[in-house]
Amino acid sequence: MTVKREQVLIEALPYIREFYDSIMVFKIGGSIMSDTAVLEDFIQDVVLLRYIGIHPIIVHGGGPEISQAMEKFGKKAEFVGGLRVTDRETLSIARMVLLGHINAELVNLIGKHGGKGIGLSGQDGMFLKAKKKALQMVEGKEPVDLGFVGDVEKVDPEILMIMAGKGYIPVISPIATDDQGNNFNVNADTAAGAVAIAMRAKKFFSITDVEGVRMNPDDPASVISEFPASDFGRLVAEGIIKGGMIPKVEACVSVVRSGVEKAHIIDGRKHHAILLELLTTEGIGTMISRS
Ligand SMILES: Nc1ncnc2c1ncn2[C@@H]1O[C@H](COP(=O)(O)OP(=O)(O)O)[C@@H](O)[C@H]1O
Ligand SMILES: CC(=O)N[C@@H](CCC(=O)OP(=O)(O)O)C(=O)O
Repeated sequence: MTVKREQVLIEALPYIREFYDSIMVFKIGGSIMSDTAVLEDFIQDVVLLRYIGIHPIIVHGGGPEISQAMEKFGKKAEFVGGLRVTDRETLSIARMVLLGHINAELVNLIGKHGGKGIGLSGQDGMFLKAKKKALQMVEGKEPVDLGFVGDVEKVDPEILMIMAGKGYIPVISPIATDDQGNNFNVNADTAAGAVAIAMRAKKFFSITDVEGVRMNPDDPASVISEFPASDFGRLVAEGIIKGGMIPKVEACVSVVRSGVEKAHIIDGRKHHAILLELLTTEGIGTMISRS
């Protein structure tokens, strides 16, 4: 049976009412950014949400592009526990790629689709403060110094409130700062989670290149549709959640424990994934719940 267009629109009404005037944070992963069609699809969804009265905030990653740029500079990317080992030169490369390229491109696309994007990093108004991350523990090995990788200490919501209140869609690069003007490379999911908490977002989305959290990392059919935050430690210990999925789920766990209603990991390769998740009865991806 085909669903009539008016039926689809009417089905969206209760959701539009529920979400009107609320803040939502969308983290978009570098894993899906190389596909321009996917990116345009995501930006169109976000602009549409703004026009129906939701205040979207985008935090973007760019891991694969940073690694490619490092290679061009003759450097080899290295990750420990899903985080990039970041020396001074790598930090410059990350800033160049994140702020100079990806952020500008996203802001541009928002404009192209009729929205008002505004690019920011943690340096702007020093709104995202971090401190150097402690040594990273690795089982059976010496602890690793990740270099200029930051742990978020504080998010000042003022600048984001002003922008969102005026109808802008903030686009945030995960580069943070400290009081001395040192910069830190922060995992984009971690930064996005901290922003969602500070902004008291209604929802948090991490948009990536898999259908959700898989029970068997190699089997797309094994996606877990929902699990409680308390399962996180076990899923990591059992080796089910690995690599880049660790900071992603960790961010979801911290946002739901800090009062954000729902955290979702969804597949950005699926057409209009956000609209489907938000405005229809079709739940997609993995939802992490508080308990
Ligand atoms: N249990 C799991 N379920 C799904 N993906 C997983 C799991 N454990 C590890 N992964 C990996 O995490 C990746 C997503 O993290 P990442 O590559 O950092 O994406 P992004 O750039 O979108 O942040 C997936 O492509 C997959 O390879
Ligand atoms: C400390 C750390 O690992 N920072 C990340 C920041 C970008 C990011 O998180 O990008 P994705 O969302 O595409 O993974 C990095 O350098 O890759």
